[in-house]
Amino acid sequence: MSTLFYLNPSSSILNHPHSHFKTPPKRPSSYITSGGPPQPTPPQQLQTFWQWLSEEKVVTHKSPAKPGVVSEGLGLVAQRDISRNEVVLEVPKKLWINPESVAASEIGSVCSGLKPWVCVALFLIREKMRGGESWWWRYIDVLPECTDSTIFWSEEELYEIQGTQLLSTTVGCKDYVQSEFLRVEEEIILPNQKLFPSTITVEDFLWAFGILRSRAFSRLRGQNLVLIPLADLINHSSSIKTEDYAYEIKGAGLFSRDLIFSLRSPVAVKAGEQVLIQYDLNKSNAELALDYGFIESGSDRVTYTLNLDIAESDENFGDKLDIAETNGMNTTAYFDITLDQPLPKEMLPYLRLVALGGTDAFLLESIFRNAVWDHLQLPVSRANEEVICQVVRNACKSALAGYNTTLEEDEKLKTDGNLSPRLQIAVGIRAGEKKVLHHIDSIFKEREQELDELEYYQERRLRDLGLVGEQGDIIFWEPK
Ligand SMILES: C[S@@+](CC[C@H](N)C(=O)[O-])C[C@H]1O[C@@H](n2cnc3c(N)ncnc32)[C@H](O)[C@@H]1O
Repeated sequence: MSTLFYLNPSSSILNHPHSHFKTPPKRPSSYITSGGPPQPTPPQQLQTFWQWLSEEKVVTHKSPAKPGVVSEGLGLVAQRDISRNEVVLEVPKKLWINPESVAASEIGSVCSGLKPWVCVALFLIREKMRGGESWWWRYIDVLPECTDSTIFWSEEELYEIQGTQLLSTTVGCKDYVQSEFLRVEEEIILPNQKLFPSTITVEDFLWAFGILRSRAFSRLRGQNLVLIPLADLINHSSSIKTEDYAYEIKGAGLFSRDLIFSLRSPVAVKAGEQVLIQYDLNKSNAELALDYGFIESGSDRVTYTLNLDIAESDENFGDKLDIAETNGMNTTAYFDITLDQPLPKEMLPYLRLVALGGTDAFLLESIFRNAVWDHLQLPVSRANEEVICQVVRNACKSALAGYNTTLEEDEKLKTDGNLSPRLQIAVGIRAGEKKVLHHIDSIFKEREQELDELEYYQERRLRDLGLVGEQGDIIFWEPK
């Protein structure tokens, strides 16, 4: 039965569903660091950065906010009271780092055709290596060496998220960065040693990837990827519930063709307080942990991604695939399930389709093709519904057995407190996933208990034909 479909700890966060977790981390005998937790930036670098921005006429002593050292590393601190929606800073295009500025740079000619993030990463690494010779050094000097994103965790730290989807995604993400690095190394870096005189390693590439993931604004990713110095010092607040109006790209003025990036404060801020925004309301805790290296405590970010497959070995594979595709899905479907929320709308129909077989297989015949998805919205047969419940519950059970700790142990660690930022993320993520798995299991457990009361396809059909009486009894005709 369990070969019909399965649930595994892979996640769709990076559109990299088959990012395999090849070597499960073992508890290392010694502490292997990957650079350790982020270190604070010395105020001197911050001072030099500010001076550079003044020279470039990006800021003045009247600017409403200024970079400062805060509990999240660096941040933007209000210099005076700032009102809601007030512009906090404006950064002209000459200071942006994006594929366009890379194209206009020394390495532009060898970067055409690269993915936006790969070419910006290469640029950033090269400028970092050029040190004081780079026009960008005062910006690069304030960039952190790492964040608390799981891509920077040591083996020992990753051991704390054993069994989680986040671990699988992290490993997949690092595999992806490595494969992009190997390609760019072979095709661009090694053949152009004059442009890239110093050795660039996969760790450098991972650093640049982490910088872009944590600092590029959500709406300015993919093809629009851009790093905006100064604006990228803005930190996230969970209490700001809107992403609206925080930033925009606009013309620099009536007589200018230039563009500027303009950042507004979504809330009123008192002098001396930090200006904060909401990074992305739609990201799960796993995505926040991977991208930025923090999580939130509310339940709306606590998710688990169910990964359902139509097995190629299924004797009805072709028909099922056709039905899935007709309804905007594929052989594999991902369903993000959020704690205490109902199941995603298309999940039960997809599960019923995947499990369809035996005497129910007639629904796969071509005469039903236009109506089958409607039929799958409701229980098809007791056998079909029972399979779904059993397989999902077994999958939840086996996923729960894959963690090193129990939910109770995680909860105790949380209440005892005093966890390092990375351990806090690890415990929060693994506890969250377990809660969602228990939540899914309880939904299907309840369903299992209702199997005798549910109405199935055949009964609905008879009722529609007027062949079921008020009490559910089947009406027979006696031929006259
Ligand atoms: C866009 S940068 C903001 C500037 C950053 N604090 C710095 O020191 O350069 C995003 C990074 O800031 C940190 N950060 C932002 N908001 C945070 C929060 N609410 N809690 C913890 N860390 C936060 C994380 O390290 C994240 O990856």
